Amino acid sequence: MIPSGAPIVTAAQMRAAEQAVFASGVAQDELMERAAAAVAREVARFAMDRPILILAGPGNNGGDAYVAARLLHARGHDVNLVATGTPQTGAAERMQALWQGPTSSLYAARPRPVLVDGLFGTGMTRPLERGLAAVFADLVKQADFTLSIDLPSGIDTDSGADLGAPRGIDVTLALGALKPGHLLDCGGERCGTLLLADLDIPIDTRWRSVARPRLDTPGAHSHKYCRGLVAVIEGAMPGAARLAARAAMAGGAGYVVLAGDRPWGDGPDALVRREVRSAEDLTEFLGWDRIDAVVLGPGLGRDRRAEAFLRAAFAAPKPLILDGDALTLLGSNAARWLQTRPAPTWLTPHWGEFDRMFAGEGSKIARTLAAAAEARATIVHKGADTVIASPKGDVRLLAGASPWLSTAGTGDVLAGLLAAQVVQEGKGIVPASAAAWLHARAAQLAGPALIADALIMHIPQAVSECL
Ligand SMILES: NC(=O)C1=CN([C@@H]2O[C@H](COP(=O)(O)OP(=O)(O)OC[C@H]3O[C@@H](n4cnc5c(N)ncnc54)[C@H](OP(=O)(O)O)[C@@H]3O)[C@@H](O)[C@H]2O)[C@@H](O)CC1
Ligand SMILES: [K+]
Repeated sequence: MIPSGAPIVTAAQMRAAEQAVFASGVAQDELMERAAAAVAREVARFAMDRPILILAGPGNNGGDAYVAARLLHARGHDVNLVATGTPQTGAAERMQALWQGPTSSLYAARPRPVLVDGLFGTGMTRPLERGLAAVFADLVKQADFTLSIDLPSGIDTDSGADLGAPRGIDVTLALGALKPGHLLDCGGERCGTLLLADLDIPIDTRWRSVARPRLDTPGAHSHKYCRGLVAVIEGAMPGAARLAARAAMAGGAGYVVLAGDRPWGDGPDALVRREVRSAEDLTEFLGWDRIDAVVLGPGLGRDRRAEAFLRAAFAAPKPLILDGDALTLLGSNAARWLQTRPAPTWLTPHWGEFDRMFAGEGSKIARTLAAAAEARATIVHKGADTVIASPKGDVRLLAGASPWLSTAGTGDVLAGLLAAQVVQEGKGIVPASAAAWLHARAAQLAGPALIADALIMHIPQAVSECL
């Protein structure tokens, strides 16, 4: 579970936001008391009357831990504390001095039913030392409930990379804002349930977690064309385009046309067929002014005909959603080509497709943002963690989607859903974020061992939850 639409900042941005609060006259100890009060509240809620063990590291994450220990002890909880070293910050040192309860060293620590992890937060700079990681993992294993303060110790704040964090953490209480590490890479699977404490720190960011979209019910006088017309282009594997077309229909598009050289193929009767045999046919078809968005790529193939179709779609002044083979065909020329498009473009690559199109270094967010700016396209970089970035610098992150989505055809469904949102919701990151949410929710509703067709059946239910 992830807070919906929550702000996301890097470690450096969080530090800058905290500094601004200090500059406005709030003392560091006061902010730490605020953070620890939120920690103590959550721990008390989950601990009931069970004994608590609190791990305190050398930085301000440890400072939070000392204060939380004091507050919980004062409320009558049975608290033991483990200090892993001498406090390295003034605030942590002052908070340690105020803690009067039982304290032991790490290696003398005895497991207790409730564990609070205040070892490291946004200041982690390297992997956990091996002995510490082993003891920490063992304490988590033997606890009935573990809460991490701000981040699980052993997760990199900005990338979510594994720096030795244990498995089995039940709750992570993010302080002030989410960090990329809560959602990306290993972070997405190590945090457990993610909660967010509002510390009254003003956060200025264009990065957020994907939120449940608000969708409109068609008006009383709506008709099929005003709800948007999606054209899906068929290729070598027609099933893929059919999945995208059916997903666009289920996602609320008013009219969906499947264009290809099989004018009477399988599919629902409501799906309109249009014969398109050559790139010239396609150019003529895309000149139809009723078309609001085009999907190209699912099952397209990679032959010369596919390339010619790609050129024709590129030249048409229509919003374009590119997936699968279209992305492979673009390859390393993607950015140069995309810059020339006369209308907005959305790309939905998985990591392999993304790597073939864009170079670059850094976290998944940094790379996706750079690629979106360079290509002037909105990019839905799919995976266990999905990063959506717009050329304007907006980012939406989605984590925790069903692992059963890793099956053929689910990407085609996302492309179709995205087209349906583009024709209804408009520009940039908004339809992309809505499509990602609906896709993840449909997968949740479809349950284990889903197939792409089943995913489509659950889209209407997901849509109904957004009305
Ligand atoms: N600023 C504020 O007022 C507020 C901050 N808040 C809290 O502060 C947290 C951030 O605090 P922080 O910056 O002190 O970093 P933190 O994660 O505690 O640790 C840094 C220390 O660990 C050390 N170290 C790093 N990696 C290590 C490793 N693998 N193994 C061993 N040592 C390692 C590192 O040493 P160094 O890298 O310098 O050698 C340094 O000594 C934040 O997450 C939130 O909980 C809230 O209270 C709100 C108010
Ligand atoms: K922590």
